[in-house]
Amino acid sequence: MDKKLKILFISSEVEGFSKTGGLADVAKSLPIELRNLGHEVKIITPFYRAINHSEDAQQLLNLVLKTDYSRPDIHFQVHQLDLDGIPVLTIDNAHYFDRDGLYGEDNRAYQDNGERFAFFSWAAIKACDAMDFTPDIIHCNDWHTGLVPYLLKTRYADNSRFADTKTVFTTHNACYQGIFDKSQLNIIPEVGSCMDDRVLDNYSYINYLKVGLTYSDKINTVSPNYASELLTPLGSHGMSELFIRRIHDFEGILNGCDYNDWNPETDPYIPVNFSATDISGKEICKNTLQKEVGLPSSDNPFFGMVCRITDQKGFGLILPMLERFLKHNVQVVIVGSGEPSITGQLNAIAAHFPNKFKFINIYSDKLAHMVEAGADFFLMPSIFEPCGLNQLYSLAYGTLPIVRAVGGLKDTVLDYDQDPDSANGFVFFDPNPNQLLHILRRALLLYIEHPEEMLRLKTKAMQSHFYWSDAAKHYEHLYYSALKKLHF
Ligand SMILES: Nc1ncnc2c1ncn2[C@@H]1O[C@H](COP(=O)(O)OP(=O)(O)O[C@H]2O[C@H](CO)[C@@H](O)[C@H](O)[C@H]2O)[C@@H](O)[C@H]1O
Repeated sequence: MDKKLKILFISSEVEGFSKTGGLADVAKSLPIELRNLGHEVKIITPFYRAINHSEDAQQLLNLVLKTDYSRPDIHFQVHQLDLDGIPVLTIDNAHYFDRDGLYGEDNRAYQDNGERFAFFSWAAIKACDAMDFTPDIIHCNDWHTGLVPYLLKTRYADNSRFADTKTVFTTHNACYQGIFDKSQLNIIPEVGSCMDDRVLDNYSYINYLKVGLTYSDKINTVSPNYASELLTPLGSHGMSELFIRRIHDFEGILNGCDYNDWNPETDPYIPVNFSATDISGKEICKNTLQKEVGLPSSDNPFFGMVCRITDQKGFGLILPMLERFLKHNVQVVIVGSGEPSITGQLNAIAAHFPNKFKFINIYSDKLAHMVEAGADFFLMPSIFEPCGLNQLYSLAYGTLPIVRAVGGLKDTVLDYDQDPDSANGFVFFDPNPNQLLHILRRALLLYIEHPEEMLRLKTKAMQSHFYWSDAAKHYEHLYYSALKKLHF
């Protein structure tokens, strides 16, 4: 039997403590399942001003990073919080993290994000060392942690604690690369000076995602189909050469659904619980959702959407066809916050269709759960989607996902017309508003003309399962293969 591992899981957000999107969900559920496999896991994340449960934090360490003679030392504290028995170590430095947002405010990124996450990456390694924790694996996530593998192979190369430590880097979204002027690395002077053209953009900008992908022992992304897209010029956000270069160390591992948090039988956010064997409570959830968002009570089909409001999520397809779709007897609700150019247009359309369409510009866990439970259909017409979690949550609640065949959406949703018996939703291909309108009308027609078939499909959707325990076994395998790698 392979040995049990010590794993340090580094993420810029963790569900239950801080969250802007799906990365947080993964950083909670995956460590728990890895621990359930018998591994010793610790999580490291920033201590933001908005971190939940901060009052429970116990201070563990008071540490100092020494930069160079021209700059003052950086002092920081490490606090410990608890996630289901897993230590969550938080890096606390008021200058970098005691701010209103995680990455920015008013939809504008903080100008010093490069410096903030350079500090975080360095502090995470320093904290690990100071705690006397010798990890077999350091698992990094997204650009925020991209410098960790590099620091281990340079500044910490001679530190015996990390001599046998291997790094795994997961790309949750290759569109966000963390590209910064080299000056943002001045706090770690020797790092900035020895970066080469594998990780530089236009000679002077450091690309943190490229750093992580270049210097980690193994790399992966969050679905097999997105992994294959990342190997192509069209689907790789300009990074295909790098992924191709590392093809033997690269794979796609599908995310899971956390059925403790997303379970219609136990969900505390919804008015009535229901299950695949008795779905009747879903109707009450729909009525309550209509009241909550200010739509009239109605049996018309209800289409829901919850997401960060960005181009990625398909608003370039939705906005040109939404008014045409709203001419039908339907109700639509979109919950999310993000880009003002999109939210402004959604507000304008909502003003014209007060009884049919609501745009709720908010981040709300409760509303996200209510939409998953109360809607008949869930919209995810993404332009790209590394994995997607809301389609998995929708399936669990018998809310049929309507998705574009990209990334992980293609791996998890099967189209009704393609194969009615095994289908669990609706899938379209071309990134074209008319294709989206067409598939929405197909869904609408099924709802109106074949209610018994709708019911069968909803029940079928609730039987599709994507377990984090399965994903954790794949990660375990990736960790063991990283440990077998020789130094490079
Ligand atoms: N307004 C709001 N109110 C409440 N909750 C909201 C919300 N807006 C978003 N959420 C929540 O944030 C999460 C979004 O997760 P996704 O995986 O669908 O997308 P995201 O693009 O953030 O994640 C990226 O990382 C994940 C994790 O790997 C990949 O699945 C995904 O494809 C990739 O783009 C869900 O839990 C959702 O309910």
